[in-house]
Amino acid sequence: MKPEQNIVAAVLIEDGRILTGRRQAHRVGGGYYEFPGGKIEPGETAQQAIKREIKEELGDEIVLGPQLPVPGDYEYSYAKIHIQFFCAKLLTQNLEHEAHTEFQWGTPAELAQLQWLPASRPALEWLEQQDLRKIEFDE
Ligand SMILES: Nc1nc2c([nH]c(=O)n2[C@H]2C[C@H](O)[C@@H](COP(=O)(O)OP(=O)(O)OP(=O)(O)O)O2)c(=O)[nH]1
Repeated sequence: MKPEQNIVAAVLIEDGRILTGRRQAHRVGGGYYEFPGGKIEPGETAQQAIKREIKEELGDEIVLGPQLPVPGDYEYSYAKIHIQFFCAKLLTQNLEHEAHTEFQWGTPAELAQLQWLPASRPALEWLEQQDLRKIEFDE
């Protein structure tokens, strides 16, 4: 039986652009582009998990916005994942490289040209249809 994993990822938005990180080579999915995030740990809400992951991986604090209304089930060779995506805004700009080799900001259409983890494609497609400047965040 494959493990089932609950994942949460942040679509960080700034001036109509979003942030992608390229996963370090030694991680599963190494070399692919993703939204920063990771596994939800037992006892955590998705919102707590994403704030923790962004602190661990980027060294940054965020505020959250809405969850993306996109499907999140995807089966990889090593696991079945369920992924949730939340819009978010950086309150700090450290962008440390704990889990990524590089970060890129761009519009969803620009970044869609990169090689993404396939479970993230529905999120990118949804984002391409939005006016990102109108998204509101909890302050
Ligand atoms: N963070 C993130 N993970 C994604 C995305 N799309 C996607 O398919 N995934 C998959 C890749 C992995 O199978 C899983 C994330 O698990 P992970 O291993 O990176 O989680 P983690 O940061 O807690 O890692 P670790 O400490 O256990 O190594 O979700 C995405 O956009 N962002």
